[in-house]
Amino acid sequence: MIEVVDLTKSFPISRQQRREQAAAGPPAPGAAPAPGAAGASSLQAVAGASFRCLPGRVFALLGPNGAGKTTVLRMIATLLRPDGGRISIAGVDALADPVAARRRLGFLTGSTKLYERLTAEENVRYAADLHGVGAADYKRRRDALFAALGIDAYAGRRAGQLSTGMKQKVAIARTIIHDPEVVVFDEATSGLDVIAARAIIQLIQDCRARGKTVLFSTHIMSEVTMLADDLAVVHRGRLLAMGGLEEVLARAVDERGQRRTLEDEFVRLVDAAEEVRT
Ligand SMILES: Nc1ncnc2c1ncn2[C@@H]1O[C@H](COP(=O)(O)OP(=O)(O)OP(=O)(O)O)[C@@H](O)[C@H]1O
Repeated sequence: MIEVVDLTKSFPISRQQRREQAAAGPPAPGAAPAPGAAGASSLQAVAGASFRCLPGRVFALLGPNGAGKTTVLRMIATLLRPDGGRISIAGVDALADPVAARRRLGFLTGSTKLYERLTAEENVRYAADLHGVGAADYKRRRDALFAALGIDAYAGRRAGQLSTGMKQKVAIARTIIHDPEVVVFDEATSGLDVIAARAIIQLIQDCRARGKTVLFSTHIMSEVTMLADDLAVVHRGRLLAMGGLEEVLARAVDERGQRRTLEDEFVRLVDAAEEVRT
């Protein structure tokens, strides 16, 4: 289980960000200066996020570019310290004991680099060793993962010689070789072709079937409808809607009583939040 309570994170604004905001113009007359608006010295990337991801379920964090998804996931993965709030990973307080939390967690992000001079297999083996995985467990998990992801064909090739999709699959195997209870994917399928993306989607479904807690971020609606049991819509660091996928869709009804698609509901929520700002 992942439990996040009232998580907040601000970043100091860089000169470049200031220039971009100045170019975007001042806030509407009478409006409170938005976090990160021209004149503000920091940008609130995450503003009081609370949610819970349960074992055997897949939770999607859905939001547009810059919504704060990666920042939330990096805090959960103990790579970034929040300004406030609490994070529990499989019962471990991630802020008080990040090492114990990390043992129970696998985190995959697009920017996770492989060791290019090591082979695919050596990259995965190295991660297993770091996590103290024994030889028998390693062999069993390695065989299952390499077969599921189709890595066997290039297991002996150096990572530097692999395509983006191949690298991503090796990175996934490396992320979950220690069989963590909680798996967090930050836009795991971005930049992949349909076949590579499918293998990853299948793997997420397998994780759920094995009782893992899965959290993933995306801006692809079809991934949410295909995979998610629960979702939260995030925009400018705030959660605009949250609940079971069916529950959120059941609430998404237009003026004529017709059900909206997830995409229409997403756009409506984001537009409504923008109107409140101006
Ligand atoms: N290290 C940092 N320093 C300054 N600002 C940052 C930093 N990391 C993120 N931000 C800002 O915080 C906000 C949220 O960024 P984040 O990467 O979490 O969004 P995201 O939802 O993952 O976006 P995307 O879908 O584009 O990856 C953005 O405005 C971003 O510019």
